[in-house]
Amino acid sequence: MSDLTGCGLLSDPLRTKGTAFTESERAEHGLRGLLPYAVTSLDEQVRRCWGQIDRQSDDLQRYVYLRSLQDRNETLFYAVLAHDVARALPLVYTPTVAEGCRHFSELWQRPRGLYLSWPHRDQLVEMLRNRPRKEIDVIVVTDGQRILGIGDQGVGGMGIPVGKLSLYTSIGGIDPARTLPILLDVGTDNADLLDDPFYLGWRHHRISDDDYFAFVDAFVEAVQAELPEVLLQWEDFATPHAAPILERYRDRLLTFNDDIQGTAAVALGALHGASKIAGTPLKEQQVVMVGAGSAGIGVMDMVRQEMVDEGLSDAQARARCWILDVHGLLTTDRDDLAEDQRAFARDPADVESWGVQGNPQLADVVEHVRAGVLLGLSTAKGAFTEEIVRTMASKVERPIIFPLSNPTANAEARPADVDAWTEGKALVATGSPFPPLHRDGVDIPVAQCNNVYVFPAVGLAVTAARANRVTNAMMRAAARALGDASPALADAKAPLLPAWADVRDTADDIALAVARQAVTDGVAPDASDDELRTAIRGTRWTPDY
Ligand SMILES: O=C([O-])CC(=O)C(=O)O
Ligand SMILES: [Mg+2]
Repeated sequence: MSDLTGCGLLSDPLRTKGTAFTESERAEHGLRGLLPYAVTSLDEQVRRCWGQIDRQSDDLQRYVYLRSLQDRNETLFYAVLAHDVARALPLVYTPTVAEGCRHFSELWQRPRGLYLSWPHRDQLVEMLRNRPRKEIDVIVVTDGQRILGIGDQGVGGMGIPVGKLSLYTSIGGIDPARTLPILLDVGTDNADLLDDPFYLGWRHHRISDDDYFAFVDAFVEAVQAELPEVLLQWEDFATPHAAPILERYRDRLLTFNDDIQGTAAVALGALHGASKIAGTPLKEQQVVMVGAGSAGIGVMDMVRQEMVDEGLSDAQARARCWILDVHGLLTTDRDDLAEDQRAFARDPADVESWGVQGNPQLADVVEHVRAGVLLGLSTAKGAFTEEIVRTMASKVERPIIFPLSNPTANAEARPADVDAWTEGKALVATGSPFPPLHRDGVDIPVAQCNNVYVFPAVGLAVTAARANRVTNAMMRAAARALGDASPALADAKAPLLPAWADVRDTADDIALAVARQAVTDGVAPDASDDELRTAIRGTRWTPDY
């Protein structure tokens, strides 16, 4: 217990127990008279809170309620989440958190985390030193420019680091006192926000790229000086900034980009489970990706690395990868490709025999390539047509089809359609939530490839193993461990990824795999599996008084 007493103790969210303070604690800490007579248990408090959640009029109100509970009593907040993860997750995280970001300034109640604004760029170290608590294991930082699928939210983007860190704690077991959400406020190009009288951010257009990268550099330098061992997670940065930032810092500090690497690891994890069920290892699959943005390339690059891990040469692996953008197949004779796209471009000679005029399109690729895996990160709604899906299903026994684009309305196909067109043979996972499939009178949930399956476990792993880098192999280890946890391996009617209710247990297995890989890669001190298991258990914080 702390040296705080009376109202100070009651209003410290990390230390208060509210009505659960016992008689003797009330006497000892000057709380007598400050609370009603009854002493309640944590369990009773949790049930009371769920009653209050039920009484709210809609999910945004439930989000607001939970956020204010978090600011009032963190132990109780996390006990409430643990009581019903499946119900709580969509309220504190995707999709409701999107509304929380959109209405951030109107809904403002209390500060949390750090707001580092461009006009204060000369005081970055001072601001970091003002952090509420000194010892930090995980920072999640955003600049609010590409929030989920809802674009530039300026300072409202802070909802995302807050939400992600709630999951670092509830799923990954990171002590909430050792987490720090950060918002880099470099302006906003969202006209509605610039006009909003309540807008709480720096009311200014986003700064130039030169100023921006210099600011990010100064921020990283300040973090390295103040918190040299912290895990720094980049979240919801716009595509032109996300990959360059990751490349610039990944070899210099303990860092990763959740949208690029986390999402790719989850897609690869689902692919792992699916390949096992299909009975064809990834290295024997032809993999087609529709979408050549940083997310699509990120997933394909992880697939390529995995094929190499499975024994292929780099060239053999690339020969199994087919990426298409709006213009069709990426080929080396195109002059509109970025460097990371060019690395996957096919030699026109590979497709000459198809006799296609112009760039081959998706229908041509599935016609001429025995594609076992079709992935979509294109936001091209309906791109996986009935004809394309049926062609695939005519060539392989168990086609693996993942329409991963967000939000739901942008998906390349609806799981129910893919299921019907393939007579239930397709192995399906999506990016956004979809209703369950109905098969033989049974409801089968559709696996949703959200990075929440991986980032909390990565945080737990690097904290427990004291890793100093996040390597690509660690992210692939996370994917494999997630794939091994696929419920569909044991039950053909089960989804490809674990249920939300089981995601906390899965995180322990993923964390062990990631920690082991960190040791193998020489980025964490040597430790046996038993030692790593003990460290993971010891790192886990659980909500209890
Ligand atoms: O937050 C989520 O649900 C997934 C994610 O990172 C994003 O869409 O940017
Ligand atoms: Mg994100």
